[in-house]
Amino acid sequence: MTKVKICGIKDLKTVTILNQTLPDYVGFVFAKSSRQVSIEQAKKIRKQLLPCIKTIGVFTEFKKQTIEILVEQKIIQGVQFHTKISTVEVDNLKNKDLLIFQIANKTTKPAKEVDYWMFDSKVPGSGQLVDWNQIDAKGHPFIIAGGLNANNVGAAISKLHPGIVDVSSGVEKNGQKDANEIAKFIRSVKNADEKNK
Ligand SMILES: O=C(O)c1ccccc1NCC(=O)[C@H](O)[C@H](O)COP(=O)(O)O
Repeated sequence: MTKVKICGIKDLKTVTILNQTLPDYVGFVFAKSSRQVSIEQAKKIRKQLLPCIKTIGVFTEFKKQTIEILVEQKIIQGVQFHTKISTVEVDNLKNKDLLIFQIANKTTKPAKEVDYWMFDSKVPGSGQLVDWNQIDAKGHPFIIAGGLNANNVGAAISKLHPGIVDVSSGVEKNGQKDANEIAKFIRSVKNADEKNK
């Protein structure tokens, strides 16, 4: 079954629909962004989310101290990097039992040891579609992101068979997460999985 990550959760009012629709992962953006959250905000949201939903800290640079706090306080169960990371850093994160997602693009060759390579647009969180014909994960587990929504995620799954589909702006209205769009997105993923059985 294709897993789902809903990224850029920044308020408690989205928690109800997340706990009803049960995406596999929720992303907290700690990078500069309109979706950026503080450690305290993320902590409050994590506390309200059902334990089966794993939370992923999203970073554009390696923030060792922040990650340590987030792990110690059990605010995240995984990390997502839109940047290069060293083998030592990967090993340290693995020792903390964290899931690791890493961007795969022309400038960042992801590490073999990370759990998922992530194919995303040049500007993460912008809703720009990735060229699906350019994706080559070389057999590594991967995530497709960038411009997905309830209308196109089924086609992405049927064409690419990703392990995870990731969405942020495709489930927003006026810059806010929208319960209806989240429910529609997750329904589309389930329908595509049924069709491809
Ligand atoms: O979403 C952001 O604002 C963001 C900012 C900086 C780094 C990463 C960011 N998001 C990462 C994600 O996982 C998004 O879900 C992914 O880029 C897809 O976004 P969208 O095209 O809007 O669905």
